[in-house]
Amino acid sequence: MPATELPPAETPVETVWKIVVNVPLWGQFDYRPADGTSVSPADIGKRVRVPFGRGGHERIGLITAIGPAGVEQVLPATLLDTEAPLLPGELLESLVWLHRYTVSPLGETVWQALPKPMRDGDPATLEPVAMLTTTGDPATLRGGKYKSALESLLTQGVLPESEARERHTGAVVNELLRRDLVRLEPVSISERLALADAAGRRWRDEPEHPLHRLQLTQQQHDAVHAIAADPDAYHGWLLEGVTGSGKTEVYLRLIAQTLAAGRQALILVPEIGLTPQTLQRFEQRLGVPVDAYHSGLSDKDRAQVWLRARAGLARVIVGTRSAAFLPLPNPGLFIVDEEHDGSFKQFDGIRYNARDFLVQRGHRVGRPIVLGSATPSLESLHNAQSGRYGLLRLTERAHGGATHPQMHIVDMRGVPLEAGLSPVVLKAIQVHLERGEQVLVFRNRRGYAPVLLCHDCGWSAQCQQCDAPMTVHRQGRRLQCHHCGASCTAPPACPDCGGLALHPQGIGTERLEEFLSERFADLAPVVRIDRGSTRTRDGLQQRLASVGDGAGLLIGTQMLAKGHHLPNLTLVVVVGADEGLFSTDFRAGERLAQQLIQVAGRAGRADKPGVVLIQTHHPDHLLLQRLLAADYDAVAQTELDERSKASWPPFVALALIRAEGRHVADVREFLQSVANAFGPYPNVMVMGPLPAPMPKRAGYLREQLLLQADSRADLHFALQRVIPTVYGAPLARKVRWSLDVDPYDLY
Ligand SMILES: Nc1ncnc2c1ncn2[C@@H]1O[C@H](COP(=O)(O)OP(=O)(O)OP(=O)(O)O)[C@@H](O)[C@H]1O
Ligand SMILES: [Zn+2]
Repeated sequence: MPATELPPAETPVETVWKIVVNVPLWGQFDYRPADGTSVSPADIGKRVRVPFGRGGHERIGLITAIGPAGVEQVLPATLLDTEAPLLPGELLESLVWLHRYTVSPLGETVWQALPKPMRDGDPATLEPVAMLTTTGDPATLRGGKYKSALESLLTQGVLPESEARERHTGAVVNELLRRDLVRLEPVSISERLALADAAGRRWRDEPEHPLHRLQLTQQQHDAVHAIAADPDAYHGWLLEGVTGSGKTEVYLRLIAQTLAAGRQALILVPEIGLTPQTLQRFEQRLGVPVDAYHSGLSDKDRAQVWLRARAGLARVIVGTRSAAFLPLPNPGLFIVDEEHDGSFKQFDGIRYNARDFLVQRGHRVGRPIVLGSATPSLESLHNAQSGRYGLLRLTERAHGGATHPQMHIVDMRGVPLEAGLSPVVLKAIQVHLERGEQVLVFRNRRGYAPVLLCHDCGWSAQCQQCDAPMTVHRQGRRLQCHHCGASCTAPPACPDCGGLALHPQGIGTERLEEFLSERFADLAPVVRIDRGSTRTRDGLQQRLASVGDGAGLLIGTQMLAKGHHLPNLTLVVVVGADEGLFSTDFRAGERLAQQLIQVAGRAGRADKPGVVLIQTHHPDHLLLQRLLAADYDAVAQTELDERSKASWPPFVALALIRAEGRHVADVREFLQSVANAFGPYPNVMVMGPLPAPMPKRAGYLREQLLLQADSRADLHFALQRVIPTVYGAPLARKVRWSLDVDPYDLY
């Protein structure tokens, strides 16, 4: 045999970095250290700078594993994190789980978890911290704002500079610095950890600590006791407590115990629940700094909270959905408040459920997780019934004297209405306002009216880009599509028949505001709260504050439906509940019941009893009757039975593949090819391709494929084999598509 045909000598396969980047591609990529050093398991979780793709453009990557090279030509990469990995092991492992569960590329999954500056390759360094000097003399200070800034710094010990500037304004901080009362100097991490530990133990040692001011009720006490019994092991708890039953107080006690053990507590709250009021309550009662993590922060501030959590410095973090991705070296407790809330589910990108992800993390690290709600999701109730979660109940309102609100149905049939309100309701509003109390009119439709209709020919204003009517705004002067954002001036005459009889149809919050301010302005301030009137968290707070403690009339969407504690609110009126009664969505009943009970829960939270009036054309509807007769549990149980019979979650596993494009044929062809790929998996039922419930949106034509299986394992088995091939499929390039495992709705 000629020498050239000899098999090549066994060269050992090179061990390389397995790297992911933020691209919609399946798989990991091989790189070797540019400086010629060898790879090490300690590199996992570190970021690198890599040449990527055809142009060899530089990108940031993250090392997720090391292993034998799978390609011949391994390109060099440069380490960005030269010390500790950016992503600690537990979080990375949890993200790998999430990538498998959502069947999404690992790179995109990892990137979803990072704050923007970390995605862009910024160094993972904590900013300097403002610290008090002991030399300055507070007595020389004039002006309340300096004093209160100094006092708050004194109680907190140390405060990150950016946070000090945000809370007390840059000018105040500069002045304190100038007078040498505050010094900006780096405090070592170990010093800061020691300070946090000391603060965490204070409540146990100080009888005067704010946490001791409330005596827990027996039910609260039992709940705390059960959850705290084993702080070193995973246990899932469903805390089902009626509105105003003091769930937050239970959380606070558990968080305090977690702090005393020197551990971190992470609390997820719904998007609209994270108000300055909530944060203040946590800080005041716990007596330690509380970090907030939400989309209202600047990228830089978000990154700093993320890094503080990663360093173990942030001990209590209250955050919205994305806070589920905070690295926690020393976790002690996870809490998801209002666990049923839809905002924990991400609707684009990686469609994860933050609640379920946290349960997974609790499991991995062996720590308790508490899911709290007055109206638990059917999934969680089912888990409690099947023994996966422990169930704890708070059945009474905690505040002495507060009772459950009285619910009544107001039959609207054949009754003259003004702005959609019946005489009974208008009378009740008047009575409560005259008593100097507050009233909430709940209508989950912002704008003036949902439709603009021509009374002569029946024409109505439709969005050009969507299969949806335009919502009327500003007393009928503007039209706006709530799906794609398109907006225009309302036509002066009907575009079809030229008639002038254009009438706004139906009732939105703006129209309620117009009518109610005219009727009741002399009795009380009338304030509307919805996304149109109130864009920021602070704005919401200000508008609520503008009502004061006396008589007041609030008109609001679901922004007001939960989380707020208005002691003088005694009447809640629900307008337009009927729309939820006949929806085809499998979750509609559950959602309506949750919404009604949550909004009803705003009434009578202090000493005065609360009344709830639900206007309806269907007073005999079973769901409403059950809500009146019994509690949420009864409604939930019937809904669960129906879901079981009709094969809906949580009794089956669902996944939805959505696709949209400019041409419906492309969309259909793509989805058909995906449907065919499920052929070898008979345990997965494939429904579609079918037009989406809204077949056209923002100019795109939308179809979908619904996948259903009795067993989650079967569904995942098939998805994990089919979906990676879809990423490489040519047909996929002509459409925008996404996979949603456990879809929240089928839209
Ligand atoms: N043990 C207690 N004794 C007296 N008052 C209490 C007690 N626990 C809680 N409260 C008070 O009861 C009110 C409601 O408590 P909290 O906000 O914790 O309830 P919640 O269950 O979280 O309510 P929701 O789910 O409706 O938002 C608060 O004003 C709180 O201070
Ligand atoms: Zn539109």
